[in-house]
Amino acid sequence: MTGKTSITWFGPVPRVTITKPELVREVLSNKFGHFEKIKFGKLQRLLHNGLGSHEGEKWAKHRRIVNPAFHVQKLKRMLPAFAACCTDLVKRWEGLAADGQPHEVDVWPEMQNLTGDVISRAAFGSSYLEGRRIFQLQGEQVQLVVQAMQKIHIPGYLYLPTKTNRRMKQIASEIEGLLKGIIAKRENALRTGRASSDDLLGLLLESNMEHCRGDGNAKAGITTDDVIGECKLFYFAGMETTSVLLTWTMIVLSMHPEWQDRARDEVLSVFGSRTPDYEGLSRLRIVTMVLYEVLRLYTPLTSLQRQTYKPMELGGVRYPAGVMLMLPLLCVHHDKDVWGPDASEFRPQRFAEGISKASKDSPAFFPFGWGPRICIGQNFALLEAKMGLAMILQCFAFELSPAYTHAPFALGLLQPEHGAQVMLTRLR
Ligand code: HEM
Repeated sequence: MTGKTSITWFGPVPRVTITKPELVREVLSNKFGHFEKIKFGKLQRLLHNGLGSHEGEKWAKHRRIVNPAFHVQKLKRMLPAFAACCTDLVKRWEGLAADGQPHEVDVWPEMQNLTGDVISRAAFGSSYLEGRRIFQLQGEQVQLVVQAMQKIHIPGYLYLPTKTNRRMKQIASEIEGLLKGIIAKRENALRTGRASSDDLLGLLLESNMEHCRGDGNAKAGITTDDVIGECKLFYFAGMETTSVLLTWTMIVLSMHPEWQDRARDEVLSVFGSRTPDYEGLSRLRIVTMVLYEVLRLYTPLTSLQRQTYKPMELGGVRYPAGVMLMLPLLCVHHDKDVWGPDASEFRPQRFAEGISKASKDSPAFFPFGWGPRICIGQNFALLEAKMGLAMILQCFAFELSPAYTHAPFALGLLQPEHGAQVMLTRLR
């Protein structure tokens, strides 16, 4: 498959599929400034207008502002919140499996709940409960937007007062109202020095206040609308992706009990029954290999797109401006020429010596993208996934339920089409 470039015409825009890892890296690195992200349509903008959707200078400014929230020191401070959310999940499961018998749980909605809790606490700190409500509404909005995107596109259809369109508008304004309320409360607290800016909202608001002061540095900050856009983004970027990662990890470890045992042995040898800490999580080798292999085989974001905006050459082919480049990450991750004949098998040991040694054409591992727009939350996501998995392994053994059907399904993200039912057994 490697090296093949297929060209198709979809309406007026030619699409080119790029699967060779070095070309994927070249496109995503955007070294010569030839590519831009595909502009968001109106439907996508209903979901968020944050960092991921911005271009050029606006993107660079937002990235600079949001970046500090993901530094290791900040992440370490978020760890107790991660642990609190995981403890809630484990306690609930312990209640379900209290009689010591295997108990069936669909782990997909459970993981959505967990990662929703984590991102609410990390984004909104003390306003975490209002944050939860916003994220529930966003969840409903995603469903409606996905449904709308699957319909044939009729120009202007979104403006018709259909039941779905009315509900989408209603949700958008409820979310906006809730966010404005949280922001107003926090701004007051910040002004009177009563709030710390450790969470994401705090960092964004500090920057917003600089903008409003207009003290000669007005361009440095971001506006309230920007703050709202970024808050919405963290639901999509941060919650669904990580919940899908944790879900597939539990499914795959149910299919490969020998790896489940190895991962559990490692967790128990590092932490015993203690709550995991940052230093210990950084030392988990087997767990990290398992997570990488899951990210390779079940890449949450299955493809990325870019568009050429000036004529350019890529892999010896000249393209005009306006060509859509499709980067099918999932295909690259399953390519036998790159990963070897066992590319479609679950073999975490391929990552034993790190990412760069795992594939022939290295690196060819792009679950978090590549280049300047690489996922800003990748360390957050991996830390959260390690904490969640470690705490689950400490307390439960799991195997596939007879109700489970293996059907990975790419609908925006790679989801388990018929759910992710596993049988949980309490270990203590
Ligand atoms: C397993 C979990 C995750 C996966 C697989 C993932 C994947 C990705 C990918 C592939 C991109 C690049 C998109 C592109 O180049 O077009 C991206 C961007 C982004 N991600 Fe993640 N992500 C994850 C978790 C998170 C988390 C937890 C957060 C925040 C809390 C986050 C925030 C973002 C943001 C803000 C961007 C846009 C960056 C930019 O445009 O500069 N992600 N993510």
